[in-house]
Amino acid sequence: MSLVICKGLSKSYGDKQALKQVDITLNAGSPIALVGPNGAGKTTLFSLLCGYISPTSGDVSLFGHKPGSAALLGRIASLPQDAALDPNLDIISQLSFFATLQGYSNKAAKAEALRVLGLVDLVDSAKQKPKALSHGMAKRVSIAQALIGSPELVLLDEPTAGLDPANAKKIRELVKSLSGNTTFIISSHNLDELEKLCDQVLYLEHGQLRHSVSMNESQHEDYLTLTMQHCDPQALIEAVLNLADISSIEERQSNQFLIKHNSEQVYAIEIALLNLLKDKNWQYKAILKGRTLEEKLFS
Ligand SMILES: Nc1ncnc2c1ncn2[C@@H]1O[C@H](COP(=O)(O)OP(=O)(O)OP(=O)(O)O)[C@@H](O)[C@H]1O
Repeated sequence: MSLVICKGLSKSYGDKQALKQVDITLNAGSPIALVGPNGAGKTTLFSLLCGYISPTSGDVSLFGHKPGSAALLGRIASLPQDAALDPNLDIISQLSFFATLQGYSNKAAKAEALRVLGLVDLVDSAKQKPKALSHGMAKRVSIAQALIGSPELVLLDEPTAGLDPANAKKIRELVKSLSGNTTFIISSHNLDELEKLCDQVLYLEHGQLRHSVSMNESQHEDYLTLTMQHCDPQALIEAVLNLADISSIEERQSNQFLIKHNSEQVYAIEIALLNLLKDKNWQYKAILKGRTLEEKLFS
């Protein structure tokens, strides 16, 4: 059964149409990214999936049930963008309270609270109040809250926004490690991060679903993305065009080149490219099969 099905999903706030006729079918598995510019409708889509708001028209179902229905209790959870912790309660009390709302006994709720704090590496902060936590720690506590009861679907709205690289990495690693049993839908503006984490990317713009991109497709594309340490772009372009089976090469950003080829044997192209770089003593930073997520979404 599909995890999420949206059919003709639209949402208006007064005369502002935030989502327009969105059709999405998502299956359980690797993390799914939701991207789009500010105001594209990402939070509105999350709020509809969680049942916080109702659609103006169209249908949405999760595991075959309407959002907010009792059958979904404990199966889905979300970290809203502006999630706030209660300043008056210590962390373990807050998380235990949320576990009791899911039906845990007091004792089991405390054990579950400690388990999820362990997942975000914050057991030592269990007795602290939110004001003693850094922004990154507070975000990790909110993520822990979303993981209570091991839900099958977790929606994370900008989970790493404003976090330092070390905290952001911890969150990425956690998402990766839990992805076998839980499907995450992650909204973020950080394309590099999503590229590392997600297999499928949904791109919303002006309330419409513009693209649904599978990251795995890259292996079947006729592209290589070459990033150089530094180089003479014109010399590189001329030399690459002289290799066999190259259709085009363009510098898309400083030191980053998109190479299109027409060979069935991508390894042959990669080897020819590496030999060229070795012969010329040109230092490269990375060769990526296919195109970057940014290229897929915006070119
Ligand atoms: N409660 C509301 N009342 C009126 N308009 C709203 C409301 N919530 C959102 N909007 C509008 O709907 C559109 C979509 O907003 P939404 O918050 O879903 O976008 P977003 O993609 O999450 O943006 P961001 O990346 O800035 O978080 C925006 O134009 C926003 O101003």
